[in-house]
Amino acid sequence: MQRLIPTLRSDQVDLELLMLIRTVLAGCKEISFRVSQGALGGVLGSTLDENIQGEQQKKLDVIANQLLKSMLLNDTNVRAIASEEEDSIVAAHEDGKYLVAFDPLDGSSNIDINGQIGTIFTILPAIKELSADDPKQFEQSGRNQLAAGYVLYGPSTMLVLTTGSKTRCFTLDRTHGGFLLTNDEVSVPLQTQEFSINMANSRFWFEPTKFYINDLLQGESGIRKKRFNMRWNAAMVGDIHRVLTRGGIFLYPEDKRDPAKPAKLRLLYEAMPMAMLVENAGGKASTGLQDILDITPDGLHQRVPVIMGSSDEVERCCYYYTD
Ligand SMILES: O=P(O)(O)OC[C@H]1O[C@](O)(COP(=O)(O)O)[C@@H](O)[C@@H]1O
Ligand SMILES: [Mg+2]
Ligand SMILES: [Mg+2]
Repeated sequence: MQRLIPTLRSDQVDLELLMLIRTVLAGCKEISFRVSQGALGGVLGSTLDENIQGEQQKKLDVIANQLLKSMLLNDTNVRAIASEEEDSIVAAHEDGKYLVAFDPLDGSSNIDINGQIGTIFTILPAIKELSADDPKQFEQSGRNQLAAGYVLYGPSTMLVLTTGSKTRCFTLDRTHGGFLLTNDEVSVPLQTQEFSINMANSRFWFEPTKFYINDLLQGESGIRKKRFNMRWNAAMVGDIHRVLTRGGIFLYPEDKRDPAKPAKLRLLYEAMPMAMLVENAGGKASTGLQDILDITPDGLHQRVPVIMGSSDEVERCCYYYTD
């Protein structure tokens, strides 16, 4: 099985970008080890703090953020980083060519139940005209991403990565500590009979979401004339991994629960990298009204509605929002 670096070399990935991806993955391998140690490694439970977004931080949120942050700040290719767990950006090297944004630990509510969790990251080009500590550097459309990926800490640790062409899967081989290529070209089936949404929010949904999900729930006797099954991992990284593996539609739409936060998922380090992975695997990623990759973030922690997965199904779902 091919190793990660030769695979990326064959894609003519810029050497500095390749080195930076290696740095991100060095952090993820360390997180993977700590996760596998569970209670033995002292990584379970909460801190007494909240992050900038008013969410209680788990110990592992903080540990994962510190690990990635310290490794990335030491990499001279990095100009600045942005993280879910940091209020603002952190400047690194004025000459660095790249910006890195990440969700150090996605699916925090699964940490203490030994469920699926992961790290999501995106790499953007640095903007020379702006200084390294200027957060406006990160205000770039998702189409500018040079690389996007996630590492899923499941029964096995997997890397799903795109550097612009295909979306590929690698599996961490613990015997030698490297990621080995296990799927050279992920391809999301066009159609699906599986949807993924937090049904507990249904009373807060707007009409397009209510109508769409209701049509799926009618099964064989309804307008869709087929039975749909439902899965919800409570970790975007796990839900999107399933969608990439066997198809499906994943939704986290806007709702009326908290008018200050109509959408939940963050554009820069959750929706945008996942959208690139899904599109490069032949799927679609939308807010219902526009492609996620066409949005330029206007803030580091901006939230957006997310509908992504099998392209025929996502297209069909979007009609409910545009009609
Ligand atoms: O609490 P809910 O509605 O199940 O939300 C689950 C969603 O929240 C998230 O866990 C948010 O990510 P964080 O754990 O990084 O805050 C997503 O991964 C997931 O899709
Ligand atoms: Mg997250
Ligand atoms: Mg997180």
